[in-house]
Amino acid sequence: MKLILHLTKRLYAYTGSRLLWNTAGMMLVSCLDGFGIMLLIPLIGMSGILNVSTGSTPAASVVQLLKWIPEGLGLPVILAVYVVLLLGQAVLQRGLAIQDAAIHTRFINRLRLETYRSVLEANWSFFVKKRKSDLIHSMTGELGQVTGGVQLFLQMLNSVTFTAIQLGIAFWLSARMTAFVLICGVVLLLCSRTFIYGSKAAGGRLLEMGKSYLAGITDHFNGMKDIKSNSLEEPRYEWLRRWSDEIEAERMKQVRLSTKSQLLYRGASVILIAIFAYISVTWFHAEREQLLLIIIIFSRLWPRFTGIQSNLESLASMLPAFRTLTDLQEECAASREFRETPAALPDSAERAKVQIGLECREVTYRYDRSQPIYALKNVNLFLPANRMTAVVGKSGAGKSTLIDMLMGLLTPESGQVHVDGKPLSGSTLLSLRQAVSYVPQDPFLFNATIRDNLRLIAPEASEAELWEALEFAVIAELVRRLPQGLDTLIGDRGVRLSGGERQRLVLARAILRKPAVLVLDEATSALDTENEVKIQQAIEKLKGTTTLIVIAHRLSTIRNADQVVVLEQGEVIQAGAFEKLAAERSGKFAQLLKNQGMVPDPVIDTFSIKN
Ligand SMILES: Nc1ncnc2c1ncn2[C@@H]1O[C@H](COP(=O)(O)OP(=O)(O)OP(=O)(O)O)[C@@H](O)[C@H]1O
Repeated sequence: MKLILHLTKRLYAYTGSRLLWNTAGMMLVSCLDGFGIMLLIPLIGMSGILNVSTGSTPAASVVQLLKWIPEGLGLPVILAVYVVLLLGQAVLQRGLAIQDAAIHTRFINRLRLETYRSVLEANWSFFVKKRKSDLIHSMTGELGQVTGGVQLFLQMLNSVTFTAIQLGIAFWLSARMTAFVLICGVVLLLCSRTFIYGSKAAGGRLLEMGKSYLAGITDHFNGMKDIKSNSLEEPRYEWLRRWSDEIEAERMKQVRLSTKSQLLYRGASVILIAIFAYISVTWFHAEREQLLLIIIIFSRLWPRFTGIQSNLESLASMLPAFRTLTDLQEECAASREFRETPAALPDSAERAKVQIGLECREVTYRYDRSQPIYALKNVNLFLPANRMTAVVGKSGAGKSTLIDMLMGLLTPESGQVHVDGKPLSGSTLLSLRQAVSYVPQDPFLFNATIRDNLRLIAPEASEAELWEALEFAVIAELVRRLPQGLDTLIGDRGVRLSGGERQRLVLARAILRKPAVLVLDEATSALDTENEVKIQQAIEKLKGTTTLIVIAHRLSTIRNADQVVVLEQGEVIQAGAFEKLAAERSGKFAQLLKNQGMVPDPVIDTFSIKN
């Protein structure tokens, strides 16, 4: 019930007076419908089926109105009024259907945009913890369910309004008979609570199954190469078969529940109508014409009653999706990145210049604070501005975590990151983000043209600047050779390009921004030696104007770094110039060099690189 109230509040907040106007319109439609039914009284009277002109019943008073109509014109006048009423009702209903669609679409769009904005504004730690497929499911499956739910809700609102007005008319005709029927209706509705709770629980289970399906199938398609090359087709197929069996069982359970409730509801309705007719005649000594009208009204209302009841069940099964979406919004709000500047995304901030450097002071971080496993531990480090710092270490040593920390994507558990002596938070963080370009190992490209992908980061970039960036990343020649050049579509996530080509394109995109800080996370790992050397030479030229932070496994690529930082199990175990660290023979760096075939030079008693 709380959730339905919450849904109503949101609906009102998003669509405002439209919702009220719609309800008022529905009241009018119901009144017109009621008047249409009332007109049946004089019609029945005229046909002579019943004598309705005597007594002091409400029905008889309607017949009295006929006396005002000139002799002989009664039937045409009544029929004309009837036609006008029903036509008016049809026109109004069309308008209401359009309004309903407008309310519904506006609500879903607002909910979609609000959810997306709150997700965009969440910090990186939120994404580290969340399953990507769950977020996709929220933005697709759950939103879809809420869409259906809101449609049902509006239908139900209309049914409730219609029912209330018709009940009012029935009350006017006979309060006692209507009260009796109403009590029966309420008793039925209370009995159906078990079914409503059952539907809600079933909705929750189906939602979880939908999430697991999306997560599984996304994994399968992402890992199709592994599946094919390792002959894993059968186990994967088996997973989907098991999932299909489970969903079938769950779905059948849900259908059995809802059809059982409908069966019981309909059965009870029929019995109640029979009892009602019997009691009306024998106990209440109902006037025949009133009984006839009330039976007409209720025979039309019962389908609405059952409709409301089944709508409630369907709405209950959609509520878990609405709850998940509102929970997601709350979770995102709790993990909001820029609290000081509500609704401000980084692109509104001024760019940081980074003139002194970046610094970690006693930085410690754990991904899971309930475990004593440190991704970074007491890291003290200074990265001078406009110099190249290389971060090395074994896999899992904490290199990517350190970079995420320096870019302000992660917040230290203790300690602080500073930019030019200022703590990295609030406006400093916003302006640093503007100044950083990040090139990951597995770069992200949109399914768009090369030009669109480049302009994503620098929408104002001129044609000449685009080509300059492509030249820098040693990919201009390849783009020139493509029949459509910059307008070539590069496919989903850039799959029409090789790994190395994608890396170079993303590097060009990063350069286009003219960043103050360029972060390269294994950014040239997929390149051949020739292209890697060319890119190294280009990056070399950025020294003096750009702060470069490079993660590299291939140590030959960081020979020209001004500073090398060696990480092990989250701790900085060595830091200094390449040659100096190479000369510390018992040090970790020397060992890493040795592992890569970079051997000591006995003549000058230091390490030299043979390859
Ligand atoms: N999202 C995460 N959740 C939990 N633990 C994580 C997460 N990401 C990294 N870790 C853990 O933190 C530690 C440091 O990981 P990090 O990715 O920084 O290492 P790395 O040196 O960059 O490794 P690689 O060279 O393999 O990329 C590892 O022990 C890793 O298991």
